[in-house]
Amino acid sequence: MIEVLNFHKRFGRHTAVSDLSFTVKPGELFGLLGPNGAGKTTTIRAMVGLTRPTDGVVRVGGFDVWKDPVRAKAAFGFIPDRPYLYGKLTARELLRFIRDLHGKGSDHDIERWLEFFSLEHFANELIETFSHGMKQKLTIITALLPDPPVLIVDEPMVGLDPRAAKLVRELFQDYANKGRTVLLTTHSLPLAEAVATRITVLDRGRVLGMGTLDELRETTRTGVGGVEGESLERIFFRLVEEEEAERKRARELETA
Ligand SMILES: Nc1ncnc2c1ncn2[C@@H]1O[C@H](COP(=O)(O)OP(=O)(O)OP(=O)(O)O)[C@@H](O)[C@H]1O
Repeated sequence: MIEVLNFHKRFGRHTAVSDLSFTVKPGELFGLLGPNGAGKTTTIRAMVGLTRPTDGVVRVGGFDVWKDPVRAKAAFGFIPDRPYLYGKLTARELLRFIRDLHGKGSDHDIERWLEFFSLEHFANELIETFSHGMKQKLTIITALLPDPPVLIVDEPMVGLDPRAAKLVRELFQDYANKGRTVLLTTHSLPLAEAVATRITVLDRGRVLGMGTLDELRETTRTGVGGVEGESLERIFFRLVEEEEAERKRARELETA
């Protein structure tokens, strides 16, 4: 379970996220979408204990990430948008280290994951020799090896080849189907449309729309030219373009 309650984040005078609230329950795969600078990574960083909220509460697995960080962090696996790994370890050494740190997972699990991502022949190579995609696969394994109840994922597909991207997409779906909680940000609208059970569209730190795909279709069905049955791409652009038009009108009124 992930709970974000009235989350605000300001950097100096700039508001990155404003009054964001949502809950992701076990079994859900929640997609956090939005244009560049919308506040997605800022929200994720608050969830994983890397950015302190200016206001509001973020709980993961029932634990306040800032008041009870150790228990909160034991409840989730985090896949950041860029892999941060120890280059001087081999893949197998890193995975054994992660296993020992969490006290979860076995040698058998490590070998199974390496094979799943076709990394078994590179397991004794230093990570610094890995390609970006191989590092990304290894990062995904480090998050999944302890089998956490919550998975938090920032832009998972960058650098993955089409086969690996398909594997990862199915992996996240299976994870949620097993009753775990998954939150992911992505710029890939087809990916979000394929896997997310619920979606939030952010722009400039504010929520433009939240709900299932059907609910978003409902809220964006605006009279003539309604979008019934249309793709997430159309819904996304409609929400973002309406917001942009609204801002333009407000600016014109100010200068009138
Ligand atoms: N450490 C920081 N200091 C100052 N401003 C920041 C900082 N981190 C983020 N911001 C600002 O907060 C806003 C939201 O940034 P964020 O990285 O959360 O967006 P995003 O939705 O993840 O974007 P992208 O899709 O480009 O990754 C942006 O205006 C960004 O400039």
